[in-house]
Amino acid sequence: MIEVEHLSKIYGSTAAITDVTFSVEPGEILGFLGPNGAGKTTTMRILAGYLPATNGKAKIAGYDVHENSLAIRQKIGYLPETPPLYPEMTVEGFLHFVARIKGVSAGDRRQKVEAAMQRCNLQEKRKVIIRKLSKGYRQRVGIAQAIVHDPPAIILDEPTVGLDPRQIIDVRNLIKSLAGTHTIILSTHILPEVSMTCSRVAIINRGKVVAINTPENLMTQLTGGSGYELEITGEAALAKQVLQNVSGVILVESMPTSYQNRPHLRVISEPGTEPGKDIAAALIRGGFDLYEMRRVSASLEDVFLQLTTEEKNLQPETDTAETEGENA
Ligand SMILES: Nc1ncnc2c1ncn2[C@@H]1O[C@H](COP(=O)(O)OP(=O)(O)OP(=O)(O)O)[C@@H](O)[C@H]1O
Repeated sequence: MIEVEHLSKIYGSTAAITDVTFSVEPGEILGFLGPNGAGKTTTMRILAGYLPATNGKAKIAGYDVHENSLAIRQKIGYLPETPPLYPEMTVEGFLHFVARIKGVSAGDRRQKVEAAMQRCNLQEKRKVIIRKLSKGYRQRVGIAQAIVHDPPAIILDEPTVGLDPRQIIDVRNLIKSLAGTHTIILSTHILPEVSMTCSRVAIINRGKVVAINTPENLMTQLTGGSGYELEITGEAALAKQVLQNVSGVILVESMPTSYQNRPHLRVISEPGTEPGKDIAAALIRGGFDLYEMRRVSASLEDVFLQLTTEEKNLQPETDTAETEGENA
């Protein structure tokens, strides 16, 4: 449904995105996850037909987003970071207006606007002037305007930014309810958002896609799904240096200090390694006291941190070689 091939965008001397390639299957929700400035908005705007790419191609529902930008606007729903709302219109009036400019026929408009309001839980607010709505309701109107013409593909740029926790849950549930019947790309810098809402995740960092997979596979492929939490005494920064040199350790991060104010660290190990004994030995040798050491499962956060701080790429999965000889 969405195919992106070798997309690049250069602003003056800044490469905002470089060689971005991915595809999204019909009915899927793909999370586009990256830190600030990673290139999410640039990619979303190119896909929505609002920004030409410097190189590469993107197609949605078979249409090239650049060559057929008018057709694309009917085939997609787009929610930019700041929803394009007319504050003096009522919710219903605005959605009728958007439906008209998106090419919905006069005969279908009432039904489409009703369906979008129902989906976004806006019926009670239909007569309210948009300016008077809370931020959460305005975001729902933003999503309603993106789906009012019932497009097969929806592009949502940071749809939950600035919402309170209750509103975030509502908007995420709304997005999830659109999966299956719509193909969705959702950009975000919030990790729980992708694990809660998306079937696959593309992690983008400094303009490049550094990993793309299901949240579960990202965790197991990259980290083997395991690590350790440590409570120690001494300088956390020094302990981190010591631990980084232990064979099998790929990431060490600081956690909030324990209630006794002792440094608390999380260590992620390479898949298939068990460096627990070496971690303990290295700490003791380094003069640190080890108060607690627990095995923990890796989280998507670990994957994200690793990919966006060290820029390690995922190796393609290999199902041969490594066990050769073991069964002999
Ligand atoms: N119009 C522009 N002119 C020059 N540089 C730009 C422009 N728009 C974006 N950039 C640069 O391109 C890079 C990617 O920006 P982009 O807005 O796509 O990132 P993002 O992942 O959406 O970030 P955020 O989460 O902060 O919105 C950044 O380095 C940014 O400074």
